[in-house]
Amino acid sequence: MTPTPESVSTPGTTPIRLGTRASALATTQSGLVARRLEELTGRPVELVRISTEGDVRTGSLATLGGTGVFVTALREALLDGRCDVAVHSLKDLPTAPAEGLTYVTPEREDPRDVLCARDGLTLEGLPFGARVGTGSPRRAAQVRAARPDLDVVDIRGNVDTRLARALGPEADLDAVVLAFAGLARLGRTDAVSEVLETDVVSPAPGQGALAVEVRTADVAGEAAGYDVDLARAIRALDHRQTRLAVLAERSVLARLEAGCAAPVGAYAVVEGGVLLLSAVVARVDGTEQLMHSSRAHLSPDAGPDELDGMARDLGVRVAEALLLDGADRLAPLTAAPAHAASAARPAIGTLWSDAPEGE
Ligand SMILES: NCc1[nH]cc(CCC(=O)O)c1CC(=O)O
Repeated sequence: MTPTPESVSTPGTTPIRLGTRASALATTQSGLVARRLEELTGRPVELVRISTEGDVRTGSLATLGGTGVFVTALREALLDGRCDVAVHSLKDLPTAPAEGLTYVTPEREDPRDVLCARDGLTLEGLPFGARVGTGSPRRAAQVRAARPDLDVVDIRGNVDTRLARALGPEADLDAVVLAFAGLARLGRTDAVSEVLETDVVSPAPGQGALAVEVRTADVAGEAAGYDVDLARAIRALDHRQTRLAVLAERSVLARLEAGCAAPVGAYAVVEGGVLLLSAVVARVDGTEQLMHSSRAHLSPDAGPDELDGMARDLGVRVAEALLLDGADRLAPLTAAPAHAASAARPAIGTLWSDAPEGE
């Protein structure tokens, strides 16, 4: 529907308010998107700091319960109009759609995990029994599968805190596992001692991608609140190959009914008109892993909705193959309604933060 002229908010110099969490990684990511939005719209972008439950509560996220501890407050700020745009790490975003909101995915950064080890050591080169830090069950499972002798230590904290555990003057670990993307955005790839190939450590669905979320009404051409230049800029940020890859990866998680803290990895890429997807479900102790991969040919004359559907179907197919092999026997995948009160022994799949380290 074409908006009537009087319904279109006057752009010109009206600032765009971008809601962001306060961590270094969040503000860096938000800053990148803010600059792109300024270039695309010619309007100033103001950062609005929002603190989320995941930032305020300092205990283990296993005691927080619920999904989306890092995104709920940002979404509330969007819906009640305190900001117009919110930037999330896509892997922190629950797979359930949020009513009244929609998002695009700019071109993704390298989705792989990395090892940051003392003395430039690699996963193979770490000494027997070395201590490796991660708060992610997915990373723990796959590191243990590759090196059953390692002592995997549960850690939390922002990127600098975690790096210091392996590389700082008071290091108590031999290595930590982090996402390449976070380090790249913070300018800390100097800390990387090995990039872990996706067939050794399958990344979190959506890792390395950002979600730029807005109110659907602002960009959908509806009369009320339609912001024509914001809508155009949001469309320009969308990267088609990234969108298809992350749709397929997240569709695996959705079909498995797994939370993002479940030991599930998925990696998809578009290569020459083909969408390739592989996914892993692992036992957290590293003793067993299931892997499936499949592909979808993206017909050149398919429309955007049709392509999205093909990506989602591919994820469903791979997830169902994993379930046929007994994926739900390896790990408690199903996200039971999580509740802080039931924190004594939360199901592993219920928390919405792959690497619940607070970044
Ligand atoms: N929940 C933590 C989180 N969320 C997004 C990133 C990194 C950036 C990305 O994957 O896009 C990180 C840190 C990490 O996993 O090392």
